[in-house]
Amino acid sequence: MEKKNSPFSMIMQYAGSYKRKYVCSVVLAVISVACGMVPYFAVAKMVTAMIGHEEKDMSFFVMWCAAAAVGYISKGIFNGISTSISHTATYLTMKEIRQRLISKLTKMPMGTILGSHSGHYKEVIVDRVESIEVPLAHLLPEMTANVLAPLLMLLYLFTLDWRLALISLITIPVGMAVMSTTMKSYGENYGRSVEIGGRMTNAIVEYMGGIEVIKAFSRSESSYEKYETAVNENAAFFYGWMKSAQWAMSAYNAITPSVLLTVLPFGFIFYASGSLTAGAFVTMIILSLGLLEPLIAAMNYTDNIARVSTVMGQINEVLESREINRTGKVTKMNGNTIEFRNVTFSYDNENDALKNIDLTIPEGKVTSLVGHSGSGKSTVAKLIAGFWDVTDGELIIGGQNVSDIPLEVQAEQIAYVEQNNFLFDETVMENIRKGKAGATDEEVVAAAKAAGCDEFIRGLDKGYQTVVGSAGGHLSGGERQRIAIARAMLKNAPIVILDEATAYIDPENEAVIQSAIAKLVQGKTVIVIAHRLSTITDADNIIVMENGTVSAHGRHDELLRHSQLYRSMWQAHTGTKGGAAE
Ligand SMILES: Nc1ncnc2c1ncn2[C@@H]1O[C@H](COP(=O)(O)OP(=O)(O)OP(=O)(O)O)[C@@H](O)[C@H]1O
Repeated sequence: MEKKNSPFSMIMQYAGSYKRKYVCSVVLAVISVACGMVPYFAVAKMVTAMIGHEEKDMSFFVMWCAAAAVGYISKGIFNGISTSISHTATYLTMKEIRQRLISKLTKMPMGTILGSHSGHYKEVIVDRVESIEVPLAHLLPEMTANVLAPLLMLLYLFTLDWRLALISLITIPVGMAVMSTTMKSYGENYGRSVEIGGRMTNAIVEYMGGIEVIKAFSRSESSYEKYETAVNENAAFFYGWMKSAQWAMSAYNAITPSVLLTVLPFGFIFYASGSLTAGAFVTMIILSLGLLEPLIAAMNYTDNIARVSTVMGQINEVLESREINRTGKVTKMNGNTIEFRNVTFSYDNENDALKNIDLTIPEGKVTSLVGHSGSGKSTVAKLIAGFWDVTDGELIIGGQNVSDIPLEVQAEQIAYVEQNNFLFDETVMENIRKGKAGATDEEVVAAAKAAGCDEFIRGLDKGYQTVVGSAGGHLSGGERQRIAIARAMLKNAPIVILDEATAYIDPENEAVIQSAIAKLVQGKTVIVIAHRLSTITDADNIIVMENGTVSAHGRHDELLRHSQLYRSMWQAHTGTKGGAAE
């Protein structure tokens, strides 16, 4: 059976070099709690001296008063330093976890990421990691200290009177027995709260993401309803959970600290029977009062352990998920010819999106992929771009099997211009620079000029320094497309994949975009996913896809003669009948 790691051993894997900080913080926290007990000892000493009518001069009392004061002050100072160190270690550990999660996302197949709800990874990386801040920063030092220090005090109590020391602890098991009734289901309830909270996040992410559609189709009410339902579900769950746990928590909080309920009567019996001195009795009363407070504080952290455990489970699920499978043996490719050898690919392990495909995309030529919607064109392009591993068969780029090419080497070879290219909420300059890290401003402007967007960029409020808004929302579709082409131009990768835009086809934009694309693809190995056949009649090679297979390939005029499917698509496109196309 697989060994299940404790939440803390999981965290320590990420804490790495910050472990020493945690150790240091725990040690200081123990000292802090120990200092906090000094005032109790001081009071016990002084009261015992007074009751016992011991001959003590003023200096005795001054000394114990001073010790109590030093105890209080030191407690504060050590606690402050301990908390500060544990917070530093925690933030560094959280940074480490987040960095690993982000870097993991780049190694996972796109299918895994796209197949999840858009809020899922944001939730794990931002919210879940955030939620371990408090447990992590406080739990380790404070829980250890709050358990260790009272144990030491307990030892001392046992040396005074073992019977009363034992009795002083009775309320703990009673309180815990009451509490355990709700703690049993804590892990499960917390897991459910995470699940319901996740649904609420997804509902709001979807609501905000689809706000345009919602408004355009006057669906505000029904969409809001979905969000409202998720919020209500969340509120109802927490209300129910807290309500069911409330009585046990209140009883626990009332019973556990009531140490005098047992110490006073039993202590008196022992005192009356002569087996306990008045001094020891008073000392026991005072010290037992200081004994339970830290223990109760420690127990209050137990719910945090379940929380950390759930969160670490989610984090590990992402970190241990399947990566794109690369041996990374190859560092250099021989040219850019792309070959699919008997490739089969399935998104869901049930239906094959590509079935036993054999095709060659020659270097330095323009190859177009055509076919009806769902025939597999984008899947071919995305396999070339390394978004997924092939399920079966071999994909060869530059004479090398992609499974041997490191993902970043493959990514360097390819510029992918999609229909909806994502623009970051940064300046136009930075958005284009994403094509080539470290490119100078001059290089960026040159790429923009070549892509035909220099003029409109200079016409923007702040020219190249204009921030384009989240996902490029402040720009028109055609403008976003041209910026994406400029980005690809700057990258200057030898393989260019173009998912031809179906939108933005107003003649003016179309002409600019076509001339920008012509410059982008010069001398490159080009794969065009063509939606309008008129744009690809000059292509060197056209591949006709049908239901995940290659139905035919050749030049435009050859296909018109030999491929029934291509001919009918061409007729549909030009609106002609009887094959008299062109
Ligand atoms: N992320 C995905 N998860 C599951 N199935 C998918 C996914 N993407 C595509 N498919 C399925 O794979 C098949 C091929 O899709 P693909 O997107 O490659 O077709 P296409 O020819 O590019 O279509 P279109 O012209 O409409 O973009 C389709 O049946 C589609 O439903």
